Amino acid sequence: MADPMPISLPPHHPQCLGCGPDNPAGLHLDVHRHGDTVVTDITFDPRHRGAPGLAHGGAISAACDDLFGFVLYLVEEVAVTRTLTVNYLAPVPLGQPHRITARLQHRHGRRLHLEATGTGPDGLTRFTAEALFLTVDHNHFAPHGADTEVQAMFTHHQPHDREHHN
Ligand SMILES: CCCCC/C=C\C/C=C\C/C=C\C/C=C\CCCC(=O)SCCNC(=O)CCNC(=O)[C@H](O)C(C)(C)COP(=O)(O)OP(=O)(O)OC[C@H]1O[C@@H](n2cnc3c(N)ncnc32)[C@H](O)[C@@H]1OP(=O)(O)O
Repeated sequence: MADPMPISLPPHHPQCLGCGPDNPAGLHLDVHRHGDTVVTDITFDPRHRGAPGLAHGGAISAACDDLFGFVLYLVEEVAVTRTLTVNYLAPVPLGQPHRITARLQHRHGRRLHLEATGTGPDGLTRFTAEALFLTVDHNHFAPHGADTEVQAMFTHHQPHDREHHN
């Protein structure tokens, strides 16, 4: 069967550490939906260095966490990370694109069980991740003054308007 047409997904907000285009310290993830998965291609660079020549585990973890945040566009509910586990299977070299693919594995009430895989251009899967996100309502963000901003992520998200062919 042919791959589903990728659909570009909007950043969570301009300053998001994972995907915000205006965050100078951000990873600047560019994320697409492919059917029931979300996908990003990330090339870690010297800003993300852990051991010499290799990506820092925290940078890899941040990329996975933020990509899981894009699965929420498919679920159409707001949720936050309760647990995140990264399995570092092999060192991730800087300067090589790695494709991270994430999806909802299953849902049980408020519990969203998510899974991701990170694979290099040589086809080697160098890390996987699993997360438990718990759904929350917008009031979760109210004490921090961000409830309307989070609500806007829902309101303005119209993935079919952003469909393109690549
Ligand atoms: C249209 C789409 C729009 C998309 C919007 C996208 C994103 C919006 C969200 C985020 C904001 C925007 C930008 C960033 C986006 C993405 C970045 C990635 C996401 C993050 O980076 S986000 C930051 C880090 N994150 C936190 O800042 C959370 C801090 N934390 C808390 O705020 C609380 O901890 C909370 C609210 C999570 C839960 O608190 P709570 O009181 O509501 O819930 P409680 O503890 O009662 O658990 C409820 C039920 O889950 C069961 N349960 C709990 N733990 C379990 C475990 N480990 N295993 C199995 N079951 C478990 C319990 O047993 C119970 O089960 P039961 O209901 O059956 O009793």
